[in-house]
Amino acid sequence: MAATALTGSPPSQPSLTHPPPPPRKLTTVKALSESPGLSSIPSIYTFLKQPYHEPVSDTEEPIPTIDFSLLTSSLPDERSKTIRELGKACRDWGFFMVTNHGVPERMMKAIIEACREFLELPEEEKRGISGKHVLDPIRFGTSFNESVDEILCWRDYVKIFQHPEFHSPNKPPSFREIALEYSKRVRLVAREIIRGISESLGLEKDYIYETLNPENSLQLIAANLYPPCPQLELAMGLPPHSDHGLLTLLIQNQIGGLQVQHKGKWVNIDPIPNSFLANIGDHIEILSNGKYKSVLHRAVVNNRDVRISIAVPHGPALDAIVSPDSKLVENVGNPPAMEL
Ligand SMILES: O=C(O)CCC(=O)C(=O)O
Ligand SMILES: [Fe+2]
Repeated sequence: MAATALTGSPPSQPSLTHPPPPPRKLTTVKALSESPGLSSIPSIYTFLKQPYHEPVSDTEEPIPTIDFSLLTSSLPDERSKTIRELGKACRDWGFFMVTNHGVPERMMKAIIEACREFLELPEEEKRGISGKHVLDPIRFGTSFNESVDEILCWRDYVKIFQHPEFHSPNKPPSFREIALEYSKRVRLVAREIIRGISESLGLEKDYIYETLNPENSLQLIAANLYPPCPQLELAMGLPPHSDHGLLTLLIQNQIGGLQVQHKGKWVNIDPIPNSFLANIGDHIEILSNGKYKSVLHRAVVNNRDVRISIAVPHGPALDAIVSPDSKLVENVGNPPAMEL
């Protein structure tokens, strides 16, 4: 089921003694969360391994922050200091905040609102624009891995390809213009961070970016809407996963819920307003020969507020072959002096 969420119990085999179960109702999690008097969640949303049974720490150690204006500074000392900080953030956390990035706050708010409007459309209005295949340019639904998941996430999502080909739903009408502008601006930020990561690994500035064919590089908008949940100890917004690709840049509507694995514990991340939360993806882990880790993260839900997050993953071209760089393979056991 790629396009729509299902509620009710999982399908059972028809038998001679029992009539077949009634067809399951198609709905969004948002609509389900607004059902009058909903006090418990359908079993198909119940995770066996529940998120709250594992330790969560509000770490005293703050998540690293990278000042984008210093990363792109024309002063060599400022830039190289920031690149060292970036390398340390990638090594120690795999996640970092990005401030002073130049993407206007109004643009960030506009894309959050456009995605909210799309995700709040009735299911019937969304149908017809979505496909089932993982490479279909616009997909929406609820689950994490549609083809195999038996448990559904407490979220509604839409994923829209932005590059190398731009796609947009036609509702709300403003979506196209906002997404086009936002994805272009975010791609520029991602390019500079990927250049910085390349240098932090001791590679040429453009090595990663150019090798992975920027003309055809992938960029998606992945928008998640997590409605309030009456049984939050049973539900999961998004189960633990690492991101594909090189770099994801995430914004949210200032409602917390993202947790990141750090030193064996889940850590709550509360992003700084008007900044991006960046994380490196699996392809950087491969390319760096494991020096930088693509870190597990997950989204938990709350019982009060709708949380919206917009993740923009950036990946190599679909036909790019990603392997550890030979310089980094040779340097195993003898890493270059990039410590702070
Ligand atoms: O909602 C969040 O904060 C996490 C989203 C995420 O990890 C993803 O879309 O890959
Ligand atoms: Fe993710």
